Amino acid sequence: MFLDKIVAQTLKTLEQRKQEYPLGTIKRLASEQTPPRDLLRAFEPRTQVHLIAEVKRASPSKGMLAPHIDPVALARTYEANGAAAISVLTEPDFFLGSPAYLTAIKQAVNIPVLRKDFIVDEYQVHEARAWGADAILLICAILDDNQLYHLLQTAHELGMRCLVETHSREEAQRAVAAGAMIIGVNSRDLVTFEMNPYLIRDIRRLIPSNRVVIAESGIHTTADTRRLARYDVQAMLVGESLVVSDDVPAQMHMLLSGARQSTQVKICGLSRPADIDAAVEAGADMLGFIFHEPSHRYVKPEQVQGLLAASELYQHLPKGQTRPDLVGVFVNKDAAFINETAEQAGLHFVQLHGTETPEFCQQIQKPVLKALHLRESADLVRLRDYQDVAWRLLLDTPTPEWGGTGVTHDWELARTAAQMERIILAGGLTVDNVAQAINSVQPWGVDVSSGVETQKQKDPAKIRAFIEQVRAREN
Ligand SMILES: O=C(O)c1ccccc1N[C@@H]1O[C@H](COP(=O)(O)O)[C@@H](O)[C@H]1O
Repeated sequence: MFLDKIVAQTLKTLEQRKQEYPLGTIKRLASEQTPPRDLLRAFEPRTQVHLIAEVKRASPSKGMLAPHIDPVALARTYEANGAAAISVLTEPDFFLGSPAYLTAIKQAVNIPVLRKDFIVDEYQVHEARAWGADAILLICAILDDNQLYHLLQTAHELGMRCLVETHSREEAQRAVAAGAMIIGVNSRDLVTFEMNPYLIRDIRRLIPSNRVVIAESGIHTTADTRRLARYDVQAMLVGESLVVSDDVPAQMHMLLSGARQSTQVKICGLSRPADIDAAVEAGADMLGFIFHEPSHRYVKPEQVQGLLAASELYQHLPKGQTRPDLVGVFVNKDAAFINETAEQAGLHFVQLHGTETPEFCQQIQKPVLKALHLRESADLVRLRDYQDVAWRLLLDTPTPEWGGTGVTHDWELARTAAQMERIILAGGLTVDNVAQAINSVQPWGVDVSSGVETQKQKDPAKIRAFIEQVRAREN
């Protein structure tokens, strides 16, 4: 197995270095370094996705990536274009990394520099500090609980932060229990090298909100980074897509703006496989299903998986695309029913569209999208009530039917709300007004149902045109 091989090789070369530079010498060199830069502070504000840009020449999964890069010039480019921190591979045999790169980069930039390597021994922690590292990577998969705890403590005693990398729910729980403040979720399986872009969505909720979450691997496009913004990660660690790029600043700009500036799109009220196909093909971020019986868009919870199974494109995604998240819409239902339905239908988010209280939201096991029906500025205080219990707030036009009416929201009011919270704007959006709505309100996302229908059925051409309108203003 790859990991066993690399750890064995690491231990072999480590023995040679220990002979050459005894621990005492390394500790003295470490003590002569200037104090470490704080990696944790690099991820502020925490509501924004930051970038850890990696200097990597090769990798076991991809082979040679950029063997001839100038590590220092690349690191300077990263810093100049908004990287929050730089990750430097120091592993020589499998990644063509070098301690010399780390030391030179540390001197060339003013942001935190992380040693990325296979650290299994306390000696390597001191060595990282002696080379100038501000932070180190610790990989859960190659450490038992004692080692993880001990290496974290050693790093902290030297003033360094640790990025603790996980690949499963169990590893994420171990990282949390060990006290890791910066937890990475690597979508690449270190045994098979296969990618699981959905791992971050599964693991995110296990990590308390006082910790920082970093998404790692396979981040190439604005759609990738828009997806990470949905899971509230504080940073993405990107190597390959930067080092192979012909235009590194443009690639960085694209990834950062995808995470920070692009608009999330939810297509709601889907009830036929062909409609799901249209939404997936057009690049919707979220698909909504209505569990409110009076609506003509109502679907039974047990129908959802069948609809998805019958959607050709949801099952066989167009190349490079990931599956949209699934949202269930409920109006004043029991918490037990909502939680059961969320499991049965495989939902990722729960939208509460009635008069559910903040306390009620806390009984819901999936992240909650709380719809608010604001009438006037005095109602804006209600946003604060849900701030800590809802994943996002959705503004829909107040009507007796609760939602899905096609009646346009008061954009002036919505604009003020959007300055207070990350909101999703709904209510009467159409192909013709969505660009104007986004310009005027600046919402985090938009949600549409009636506006992409013809005679009360979803219209694939309108779905496509709606999403095109949203994306066109981002380019
Ligand atoms: O769409 C419905 O039938 C519905 C029923 C009950 C609550 C919410 C509903 N839909 C939500 O309404 C907005 C879309 O509004 P519009 O049709 O685009 O004006 C969206 O949040 C849906 O989730």
